[in-house]
Amino acid sequence: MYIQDINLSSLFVAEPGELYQSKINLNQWIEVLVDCPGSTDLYTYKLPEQLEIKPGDILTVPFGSQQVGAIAIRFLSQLPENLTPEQIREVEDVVSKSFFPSSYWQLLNRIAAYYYTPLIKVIRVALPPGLLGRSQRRLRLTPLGKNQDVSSNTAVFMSPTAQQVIQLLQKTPSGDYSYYYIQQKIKSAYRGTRELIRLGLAENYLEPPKINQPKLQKAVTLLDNNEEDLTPRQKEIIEVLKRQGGELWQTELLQTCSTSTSTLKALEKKGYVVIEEREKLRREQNPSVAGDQAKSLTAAQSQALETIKTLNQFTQVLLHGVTGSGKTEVYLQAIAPLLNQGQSALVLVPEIGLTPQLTDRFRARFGNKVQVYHSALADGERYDTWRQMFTGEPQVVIGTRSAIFAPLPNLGIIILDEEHDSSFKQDAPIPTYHARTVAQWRAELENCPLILGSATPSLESWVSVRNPETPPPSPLPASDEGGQEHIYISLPERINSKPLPPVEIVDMRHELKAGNRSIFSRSLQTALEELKANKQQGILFIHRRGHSTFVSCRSCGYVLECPNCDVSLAYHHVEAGAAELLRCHYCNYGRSHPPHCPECSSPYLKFFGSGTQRVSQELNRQFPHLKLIRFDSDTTRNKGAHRNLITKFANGEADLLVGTQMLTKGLDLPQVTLVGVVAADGLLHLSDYRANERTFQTLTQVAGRAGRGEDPGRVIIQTYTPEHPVIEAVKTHDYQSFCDAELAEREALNYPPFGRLILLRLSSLDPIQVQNTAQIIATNFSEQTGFEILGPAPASILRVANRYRWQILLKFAPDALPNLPDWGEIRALCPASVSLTIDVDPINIM
Ligand SMILES: Nc1ncnc2c1ncn2[C@@H]1O[C@H](COP(=O)(O)OP(=O)(O)OP(=O)(O)O)[C@@H](O)[C@H]1O
Ligand SMILES: [Zn+2]
Ligand SMILES: [Zn+2]
Repeated sequence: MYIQDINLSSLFVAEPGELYQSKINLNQWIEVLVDCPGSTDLYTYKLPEQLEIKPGDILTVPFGSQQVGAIAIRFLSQLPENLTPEQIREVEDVVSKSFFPSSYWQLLNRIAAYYYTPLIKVIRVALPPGLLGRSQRRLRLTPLGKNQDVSSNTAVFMSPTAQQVIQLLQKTPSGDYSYYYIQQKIKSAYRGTRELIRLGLAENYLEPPKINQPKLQKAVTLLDNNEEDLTPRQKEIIEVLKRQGGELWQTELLQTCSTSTSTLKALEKKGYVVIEEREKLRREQNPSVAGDQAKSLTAAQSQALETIKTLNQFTQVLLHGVTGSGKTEVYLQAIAPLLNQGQSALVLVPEIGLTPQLTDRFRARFGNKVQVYHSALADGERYDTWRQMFTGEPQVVIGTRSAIFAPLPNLGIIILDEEHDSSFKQDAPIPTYHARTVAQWRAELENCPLILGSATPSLESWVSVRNPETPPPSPLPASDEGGQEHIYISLPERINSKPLPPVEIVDMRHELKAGNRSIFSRSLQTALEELKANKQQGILFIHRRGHSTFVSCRSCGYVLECPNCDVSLAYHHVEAGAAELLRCHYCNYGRSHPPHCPECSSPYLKFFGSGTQRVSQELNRQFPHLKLIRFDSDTTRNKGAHRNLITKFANGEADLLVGTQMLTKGLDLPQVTLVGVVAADGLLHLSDYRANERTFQTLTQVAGRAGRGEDPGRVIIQTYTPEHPVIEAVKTHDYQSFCDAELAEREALNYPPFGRLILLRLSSLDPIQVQNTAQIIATNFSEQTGFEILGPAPASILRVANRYRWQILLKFAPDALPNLPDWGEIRALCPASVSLTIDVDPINIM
C-alpha cells in the first residue's frame, strides 16, 4: 500500500480488493461519484451486508427521490463529521462489477495521490465527457427468462410481483425496460426485480447516457433465398448487396441503386433482406490510405526491433534516433506481432498537428485497427472511440496526452513519440499530470514495455538510462523487484546513411553592419532565390504567430496593452483589405487598430517584433514569385486544417511553409531541402530553467526536417548570439555535449532531473489578497525542512484575464522521498477568493 506513506489530507484510497478483504468490518461506508449532471461531489452511502462492493464498481444508489448510477470510489471507516449514521442511505445494488480493471483503478489512484488531486478530478480526465452524464439503469430478460412460462399455475415459485414484472418484460420483443418504466407500471416492482435476478431470469445493466446515445442507422442485410419471384429491379438490388458482401447501410444502398425505401421494404416482405437499426460508430472520418508493407530494416533498426521484441514485461526503453532515422518503422514493426497475439498498443504523440501524417502511416499498415483519440474529437466521436477500445479487440490507439487513459484491457506496449515534447504535460486544470510519468506507471502496472522515442530526449529520460539508479517519479519507494530495467537504444544515422543537414549560423549583427536591414540575411535570401530554380521546397520557422509582437507610439512611446492582462497587444493583419486587429495572446481580447495614439493622438504608430504574418508579408514583398502556406494556430483553427495545409504543401502547391512550433514536429517531407530559422533568440531568452533544453530541442527538430529525401538539405539559423553554447551544439548536431553541459548546471542548482519541483500557483481578482496569501503560505513553509522555497513572487505576467497571479516554487533535494507539506493545511490558508493550484513537476514556471 503506497498511499499511507505520504501525507494525504484529502484522500484515503483503498486498493481494490485488498483493503476490503482485510478490513471488511472497518469499512461500513463507501463514497460514490453520483451519475448526475453537474455533480462533482462525493456522497457517502452505507455498505449493505449482503453486497460485495469494490472501488471501481458501478452501483445504483438512492439519490433524492430517484435511483441513479454511481461509481464506487473509496471506503470510509469513519463517517465525515457532519453526518450521522441515521442520515446515510444504503447502496442499492451493484450494476457492473469492476467496470475499471484493478490496474486501471490503481493508476487513477496513483495519479490522484502524486498530483494531489481529488480522485474525481482524475476520473473526469480519464473518462470521455458524457460517460458520467445521466445514464439509465435497465432490466432485461436472460434467455432463460425469455423462455420462462409464467402462466399462474407453472410459476408458483415466483412471487406475484415477480410474475408481473416478467410478464411485462416478455411483452416486448427485446425483453428489456428501464427501471423507471417498470416502477411506473408495477407497484413495489423493486422486490420483484430482485427476485428475478436471483432466479437468473433477468439482469441489470446500465444503458449508456442519453446525450451520447450511440448513433443508430438502418442497415440492409441479405438473407439466403432462392431468387424466384424477383422483378429485374429487385434482382439488381440483390446483386449490388452481394457484391458488397451482403450488407450495406440503407442510405448507401438507396444511393447506389437509385431506388426507394418502398422497394427495399417489398424485398424485406418477400424475405430476401432484413432492414434493422444498427449502431454506427462515430469515429473520426479520414480519407482512406493506401496499404503498405513492412520495410526491410536497416541494421540499426533491426537491432532496435530485436531488443524491443524480447521485452515481455515492464521495461523503459529510450529509443534515441536522430531525425529521419526511421523510428516510426521500428514502432510499426514492434506493434505488428502484438496485434497478432491479441494485444493492443498505445501510441502517444504531442499534438494534433502532426497526428495526420503519423496516423496515415499507421493506417496504411494496420487499416481499421487504428483508432485516433484526442480531445479535439467531438464528444460523440470520443465516446464511441472509447467504447470501441473497451471491447478488448486488438487495436492501435494513437492519441495526444489524454489518450494515456485509453481503456485498453490488453495492453502490449506503450510508445511515446517525441517524448521530450512539453505538450505531454498538463499545466491546468488539475491533475497537472505528465503523460510520460503516467505512462511509466501504466506500463509498470500492466507489466508491458514503454518506448520513449526522440531525436532530442528530455534530460529526464536521458539521465534515467545513463544513471538507472535515479528512480522514476513515483510516490512509491523504489521497488526492489527484479526485471525493472532501463534500456538505451540508439539509431545514430539517418536512413541509407543520408547525412544530417549542415547547419549554418548567421550573425545578424554582421548583416546590419553590412547594410542589410531586411529580416532575412543575405545567405537566407540567396537560398530562397534558389528554391524555385531547383524546384525544391523550404520551411521557415518563426517563434511567434501574428504580425508584430507589439505596437508603440513613435512620438510618446506609449505601448498598446491588453486591458485584462499585463501584456502588450499583438498586431494581426491577415491581408490587404482585411481588418487590422490587435489581439491579446493570453486572454484573446481583441480590438481594432487605432489610427492615432490613444495617449498623444500622434498618427505615428510603429510595429515591433515579427510574427508569422509579418514574415509572410515580407516574403511576399521581397520574393513575390514564391508561394507560401502559413501554418500556425491562426490558420489551423478549423477541423482538418492541419491535414489540408500539409497535404497541399506535400503536393507541391507551395514553395514555402511558414510557421511556428507546430511545424517542427515529425514532418517527413522528402522535397524539403531548406530550413530557415528567422530568429533563434526569441527562444533562448525565455526566463526559465528549461529554456536551453527547449531551444536545443526545437532547433534540432526543425533542422531535422531538411534533406530527408534524395537531395541534400541545408539549414540556416539567424541569431544575434551565435556564440551561445546551445547554438553551437545545434550547429554540430552534438546532443551529448549539450547534455553534459546542461546537466552539470542543473545538478549544481538542484534542478530537475536531479531535484524535484512543486509550483504553487495562486490567483485572484484581488491583487492584495493574493499577495498576502502567498506571503502567509510561504511563511508557513519556512518552518518546515527538506525543501527550498523560492518566492513568493509575482508570475512573470502578473495579471492575466484580470486575475493577479503569484507563485511559490518549492525545490526538493534529490535524495530520499521529500517530506511533503500537509496540503490540506496549506489549502486552508487560502481564502475563498484565492485559488490555489499545486503543479507537481511543473514545466512552465513563468
Ligand atoms: N528501413 C527503411 N528503409 C527505407 N526507408 C525507410 C526505412 N525506415 C524508415 N524509412 C523512411 O525514412 C523516413 C524517415 O523515417 P521516420 O519519419 O520514421 O523518422 P523519425 O526517426 O521518426 O524522424 P523524426 O524524429 O525526424 O520524426 C520515412 O519517410 C520512412 O518512410
Ligand atoms: Zn503617443
Ligand atoms: Zn489579455
